[in-house]
Amino acid sequence: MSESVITPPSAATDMATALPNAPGVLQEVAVEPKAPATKRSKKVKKLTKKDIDEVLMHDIVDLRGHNHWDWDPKTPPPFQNFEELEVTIGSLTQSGEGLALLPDRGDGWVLVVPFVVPGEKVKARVYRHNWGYSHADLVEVIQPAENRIAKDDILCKYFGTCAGCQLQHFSYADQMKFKRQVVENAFKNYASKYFASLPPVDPVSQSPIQSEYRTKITPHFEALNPKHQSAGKAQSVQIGFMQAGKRRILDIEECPIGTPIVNEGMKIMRAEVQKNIASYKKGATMLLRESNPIVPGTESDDPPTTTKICVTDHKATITEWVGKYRFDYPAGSFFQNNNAILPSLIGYVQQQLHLPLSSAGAAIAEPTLASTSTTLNHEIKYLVDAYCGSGLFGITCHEGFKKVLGVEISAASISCATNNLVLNKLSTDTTAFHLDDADKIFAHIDFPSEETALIIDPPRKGCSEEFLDQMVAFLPARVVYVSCNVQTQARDLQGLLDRCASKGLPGYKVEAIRGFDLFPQTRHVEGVMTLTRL
Ligand SMILES: C[S@@+](CC[C@H](N)C(=O)[O-])C[C@H]1O[C@@H](n2cnc3c(N)ncnc32)[C@H](O)[C@@H]1O
Repeated sequence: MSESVITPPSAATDMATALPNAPGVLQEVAVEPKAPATKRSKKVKKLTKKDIDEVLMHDIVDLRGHNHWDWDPKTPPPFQNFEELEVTIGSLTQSGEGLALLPDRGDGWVLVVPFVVPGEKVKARVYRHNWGYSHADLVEVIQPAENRIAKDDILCKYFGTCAGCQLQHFSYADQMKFKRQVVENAFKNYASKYFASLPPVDPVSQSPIQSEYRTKITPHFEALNPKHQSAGKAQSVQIGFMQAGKRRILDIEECPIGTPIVNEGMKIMRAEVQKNIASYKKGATMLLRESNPIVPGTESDDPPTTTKICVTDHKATITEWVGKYRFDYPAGSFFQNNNAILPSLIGYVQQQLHLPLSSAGAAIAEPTLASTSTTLNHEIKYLVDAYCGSGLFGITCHEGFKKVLGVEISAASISCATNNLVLNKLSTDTTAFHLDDADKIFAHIDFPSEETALIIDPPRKGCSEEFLDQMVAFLPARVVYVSCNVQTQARDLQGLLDRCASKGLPGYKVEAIRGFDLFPQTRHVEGVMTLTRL
């Protein structure tokens, strides 16, 4: 047997390519449906280093305590096809799956098992192999952990079969502990050079509601099989979300994390698709999004009366309210999906923007959207909102700034952002949104850097090298970095601090790192990190 050494990546450049596609950091929204696969492949494939999921490998190395494998990758993985094993769950991955170490298989092979709790003894069926680890389905919980939520108390009857939620078998307090650990591990693994000097990661800010919070859901369906159709074979129509661990759609009538109005919409949409299924040549992903338009005739009331509707047309306009602010945007474009937590997320971002530059990091009260007027920091006068979308942060955080400039690459979002300025009666002389690549954001900015705060809220892949280069050339006094991918967020922190160090600049102090639970019952967490220029 040869000894293979797998070194988890630590260099920012390695992670720049590894992270966006890593299976451990899957998209928040379920993937597009693919052709149904009724059977798992029986072929045992040869493994290569390409099979390593970089994020998962950190968890595996932590569980094993080292990264040496005395295992020859040319030999097949140490299992029979679909072997069932009784294992004890040792830890959780950053994606909320369990890891079990098998010391007597393949020099410490690791099984990845979903829907389990550390300490539990479970039966698992192996189905897919990677370098040093295999994925397995959960067959049975033999000895449940004390903190496992009882079956009858689990929110959704499809939990464990549907791929949408991973943590419904955890109490909400345990979900919060898990997510705080995910944030901490991201910085430990991807900002490792600076981890010792970071402040302790704060507890995750909870969502005020843990069910019925998602204002957007995207169920899928597949067309009927034409061969079965012409043979007159009965076929059932599956309309719902992807099954856990399978490329197959699970038929779901209702999603308990969706708001009541999107579930109403789902009922109508399902009936429609079921009635007309024979006319569909291809399957599709449907959009169901909550909108809160003003009831006609009440526009001039203060406040106007709003109603709730479910929108299914990608191009239709959604109206959403965040505290006193109104946002209109196309249904198919990006907007945060948990409206209930936005006041506390925005309130926190406002507070972080206005922390005193000299003695930042003081304990802060529970943030609320309205709390800024008493805490404005007059050292910082300008705000740059990079990746501004339809203007959420630029608009809700504009108070106390002389000028606000947002930049966004989507033309549709920029025209909404500009329209949202008007809807919220903000002056276009002091707040503006420009269509541009965030990589060039500082080319057009003449704000003094020592009086400028920057909000960064990029897509999951994080900031580009070019973005970080120009940021270091400008050096904003305060940075608040919001991210739905804490691994790329931590990687970018290390990239930023490395760049400062290589130029002999004092760099930034990290004031605070905190998760926000925008996605209860799922593995996802939104990270917010505050930096002050030294
Ligand atoms: C996570 S969303 C945040 C949007 C907004 N901050 C919000 O909370 O509604 C990321 C946004 O970045 C935009 N984006 C992606 N790549 C970009 C780039 N290179 N330059 C500017 N904007 C970009 C996307 O269109 C999207 O609107």
